[in-house]
Amino acid sequence: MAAVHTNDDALADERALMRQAREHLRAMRERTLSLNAQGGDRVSTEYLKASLHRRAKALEDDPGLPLFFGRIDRLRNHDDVPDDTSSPGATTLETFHIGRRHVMDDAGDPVVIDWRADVSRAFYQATRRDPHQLTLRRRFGFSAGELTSFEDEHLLDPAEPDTASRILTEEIERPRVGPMRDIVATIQPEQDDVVRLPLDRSVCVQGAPGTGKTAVGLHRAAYLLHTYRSRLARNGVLVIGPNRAFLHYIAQVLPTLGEVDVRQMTIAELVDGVPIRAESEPRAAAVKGDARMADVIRRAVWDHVGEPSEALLVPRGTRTWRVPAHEVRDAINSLRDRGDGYATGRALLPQRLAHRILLRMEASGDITDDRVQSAVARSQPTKQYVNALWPALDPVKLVMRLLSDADLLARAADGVLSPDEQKLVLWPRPARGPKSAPWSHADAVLVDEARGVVERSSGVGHVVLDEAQDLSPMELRAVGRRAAGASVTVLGDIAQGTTPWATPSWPEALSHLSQPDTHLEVLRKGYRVPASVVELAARLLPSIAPGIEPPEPVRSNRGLLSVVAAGHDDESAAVIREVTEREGSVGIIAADSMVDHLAALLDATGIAFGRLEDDAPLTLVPATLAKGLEFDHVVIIEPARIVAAEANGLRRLYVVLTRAVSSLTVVHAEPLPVELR
Ligand SMILES: Nc1ncnc2c1ncn2[C@@H]1O[C@H](COP(=O)(O)OP(=O)(O)OP(=O)(O)O)[C@@H](O)[C@H]1O
Repeated sequence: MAAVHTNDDALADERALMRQAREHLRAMRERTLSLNAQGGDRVSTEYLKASLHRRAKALEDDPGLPLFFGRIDRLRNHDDVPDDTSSPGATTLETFHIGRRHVMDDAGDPVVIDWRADVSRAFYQATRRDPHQLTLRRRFGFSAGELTSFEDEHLLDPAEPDTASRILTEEIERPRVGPMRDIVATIQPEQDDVVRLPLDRSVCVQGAPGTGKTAVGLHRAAYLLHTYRSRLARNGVLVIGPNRAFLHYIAQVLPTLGEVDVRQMTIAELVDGVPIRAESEPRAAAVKGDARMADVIRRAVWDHVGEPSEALLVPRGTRTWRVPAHEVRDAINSLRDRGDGYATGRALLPQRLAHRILLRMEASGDITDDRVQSAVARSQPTKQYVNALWPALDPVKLVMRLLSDADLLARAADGVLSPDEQKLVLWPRPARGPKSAPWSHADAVLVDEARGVVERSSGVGHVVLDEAQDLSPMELRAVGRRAAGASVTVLGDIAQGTTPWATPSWPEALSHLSQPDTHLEVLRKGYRVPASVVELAARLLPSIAPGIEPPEPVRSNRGLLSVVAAGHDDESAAVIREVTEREGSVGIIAADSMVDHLAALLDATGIAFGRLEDDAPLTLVPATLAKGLEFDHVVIIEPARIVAAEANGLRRLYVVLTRAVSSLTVVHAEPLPVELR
């Protein structure tokens, strides 16, 4: 371990610098608040006010967090600096303190460098083999926002032993209480490589549980917003997570990094075009989520464009102009092939037809211009003709009809879905109207698809998609439409796919996202799960995801693992009570169907607990909501029930087993699943 210094003059100097930095940050904020938002008009004044408010918010100091967590001293070669008057070949040192945000003094000189700046990269990437010209990397230990220690590495000193960072080890082993926190002080080189990829690079990160995928995705969002602020100003970054409890858990990370403007959504919120009133039965949901449904929807939409059998006739003055049916067909085909969407094609058709009339007018010697073409396009005969041939379409009503009407569905799905699959897709009874229809989430995804065929959806600058392995092909398409022309960060673990439609491979998922050029990165080092728990969970891997490796634990202790056979509730309660006395957060995880029973048991035995989003020290968690979360101590009640509850129950158990940071206690009365015995 590198030596950790706690009490010397150097630490006093660094503390003094921290105090100064806090003063400078306060001054920066005051300057921002004193600015008078005066735009040219009311709208721009409001816009300016909002942006000043945002900036002031980003400059708020959190006394619980240190303003810098690291320092680098770097050789500066004077030959590289133009106008440098120092002697040729001379080198001096330059020092940078690295923190969550940029802080500058009154003269505008940097006091703290933002971790996302280029200069900071060396802090994360330098090694003895590739020291990035660093003579020193200093990591600070801190408590409640105050520096308590530091640890130095002299990367150019061959005599210094290459030892592990104790500050990093302590950070990884620090108890987890409450929501997720940022890892900005200890991002590891393999993680930093992903975080700092340029905006135009899409990346897919496969990583075993606890390898830092979520943390990397959030830091990447913050990095991109900082580095490409103006390019992302309009469309921003969207983070998509599996459920609200998960989003609540990660919500604190971006604000601590100074980023307050990132949208965070579940996939259900992304496709919120219809009121959800029902849940599709899993087999139906699987068909509705299948990529073939995209063909069915596309056909159903484009089926509305009729076959022109009569010519368009437009009377003007004494003459009637005519576009023959075969020319109309050509115009329609060329608009369809443009790929702009049904509504755009429909909007353009009148102009295309009018243009053909214009050509005829010119050929017969008339003097024409654009206004004549527009008048023909807007004329009643043209409008009526186009309306009949290419009608306006409401995506909600279209999907409602498709799910209600067997004949309509059969037309669109012929040769694509089998008759049995078509039966699964249809609602039990035809819907009367869009408001009362029995919409499920899977149906909402179809409406979103139809909307995408009718009108191109507006995009996002970058999408971070977490737990991506669980999305159906149709859900992936919905995300892909938002990311069209932009880049994505896809995060997931094939072994943790629990939905019936979980993705079997990343190349396949990426093809549905329409991001085939995305490159795949694998994160291997596990920062959460201790070795003893990894060894137990890894026994499931040959059955649930052959070829996928477990995480390589970096935690120095092996953690505590106990398997307790508890015949009845009193014994389970006693185990839970014992675990709650340990330091850190506790999660009791059980099959969803057991949660009410356990809540009653905890109430009856006087053990205080909370539900997800309560941020209580002891949380009762249904197995299906455990994904992405972590607790210092996890108690799993009756794993066999978790396995039995769903088709991918063993994968669910793998997710649940890998939530533990320090200890895992498995309590069972029924026999353990064979894989764990
Ligand atoms: N470089 C790091 N330094 C310190 N802690 C880290 C680092 N990387 C990850 N961690 C911590 O490890 C834990 C797991 O991280 P995270 O939840 O991002 O992993 P994950 O790969 O998304 O896991 P899962 O697949 O189980 O959801 C978190 O507590 C995170 O803060």
